[in-house]
Amino acid sequence: RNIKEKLWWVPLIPGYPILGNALEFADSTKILERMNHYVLKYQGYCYFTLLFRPLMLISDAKFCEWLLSSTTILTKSKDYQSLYNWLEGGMLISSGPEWRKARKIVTPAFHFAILEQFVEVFEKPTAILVDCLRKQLDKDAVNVHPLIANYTLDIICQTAMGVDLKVQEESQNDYVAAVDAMCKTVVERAFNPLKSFDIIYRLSPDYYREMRNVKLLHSVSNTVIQKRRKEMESEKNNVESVNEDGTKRKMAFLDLLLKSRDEHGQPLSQDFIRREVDTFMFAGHDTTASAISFVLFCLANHPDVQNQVLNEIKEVRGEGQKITYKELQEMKYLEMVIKESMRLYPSVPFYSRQTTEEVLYEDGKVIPQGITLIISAYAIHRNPHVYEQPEKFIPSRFFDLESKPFTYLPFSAGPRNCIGQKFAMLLMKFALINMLSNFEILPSNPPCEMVLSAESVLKAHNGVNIRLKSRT
Ligand code: HEM
Repeated sequence: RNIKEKLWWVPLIPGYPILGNALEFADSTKILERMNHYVLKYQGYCYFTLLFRPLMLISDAKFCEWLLSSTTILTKSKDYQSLYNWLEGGMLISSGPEWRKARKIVTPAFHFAILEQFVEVFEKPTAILVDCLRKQLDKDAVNVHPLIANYTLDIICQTAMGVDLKVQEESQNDYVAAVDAMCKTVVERAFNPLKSFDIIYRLSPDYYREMRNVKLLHSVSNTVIQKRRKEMESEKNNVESVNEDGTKRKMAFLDLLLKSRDEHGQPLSQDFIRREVDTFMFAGHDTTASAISFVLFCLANHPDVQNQVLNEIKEVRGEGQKITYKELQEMKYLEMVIKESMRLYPSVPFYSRQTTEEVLYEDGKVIPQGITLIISAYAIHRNPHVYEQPEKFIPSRFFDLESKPFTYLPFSAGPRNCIGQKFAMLLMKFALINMLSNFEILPSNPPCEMVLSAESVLKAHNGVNIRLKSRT
């Protein structure tokens, strides 16, 4: 009752005794529409309960600005804890001084001068992706998401750790299987009330499977880190760092972390580095794969937009050379296409914070301790009061969007925004230019309505189906 009294100013979504609204939010293919419905009905914010747990749902731009800009409400909600065994105190889920330290150390690794080097690293895995897609030519329907997910995992392995796991080439890889299983575990634990209780979960066979996967993931990361540490020590003696095929090795995030020093001038610990490298693996690959897949779906259904992107590619790119960082920066229309696709299909459809003490929002309006604050980027992006014809794919609306802050949040905003967003944009552009130069993207035959599913990352329950035709 205390919470109800304090939240007098927030509309309550009616629910059942004890269960609250658990049944309404149990189906991952219905969550987004429910959230959308409620934030529209209650105009920007409301709250509900899941088995006594109070959650506030937010889409109001002013409220989002207050929350995301806050330098005190920085703690992630308890849902993120299902990642703890794998990522431990990694930047995505940690809070307080631990998070602050990680964010400060890792930020320089995303400097544009570093990102510029990655463009060359993107080349080989992208050529392999194009080969994989070529095998799918002229099929009536190809679910591109799994192929793109293998591709982004290859890219993240190479840029985060500097290793080539050949995810796209080898059908069976224990590391990849473990990453996949971990991503599924996170979702199951977030949505299945039985699995979300630690005590019950720890007695289940799922827990033992998770522990086996975590052991494997940690041991691969640790081996790579140790190997690279030794190589870097030998480089000090002027030994050139080369890959197995003789090409010069590019800097990976890992190299930067190995070279970094903490505030006392000491090298970072093995555990610290492993946690951040593992965090990139989780936060970077599925999000980017989902975003690229949805852009392809939008392009398949909007041939006019696809042609405009092709024209831009012809204008910006020189004949037959490798794509450069500068050219990627110049692809402004493609950037609007990606942004518009991420408006309709934000890879992280909602994210949340937890109040660790009572906080004052506005005069007389407090938020009690222990409330989960959910920001629904999906609902914000489809608000008809903000976007005209919100369900329509119109890339040109991004010409003048700057005027409406906190109404476009695919990468979140404020101090805990996505640290990888520039990297992600660069990779998405690179991948799409290569795909569009090789293939015409068409709707599947027969055309397929996507059933969106809010897993930890936005997915299409029935796949992202398109058709590919060769341009060459
Ligand atoms: C299209 C691709 C991506 C999207 C849509 C995306 C979206 C997001 C969002 C919404 C958050 C905030 C999550 C929250 O508050 O819970 C976030 C955080 C984060 N992202 Fe991304 N992300 C993408 C790609 C990447 C990549 C490629 C990397 C790394 C290489 C990355 C690393 C991170 C990290 C480390 C955080 C935590 C930052 C912090 O808490 O300080 N992301 N991302």
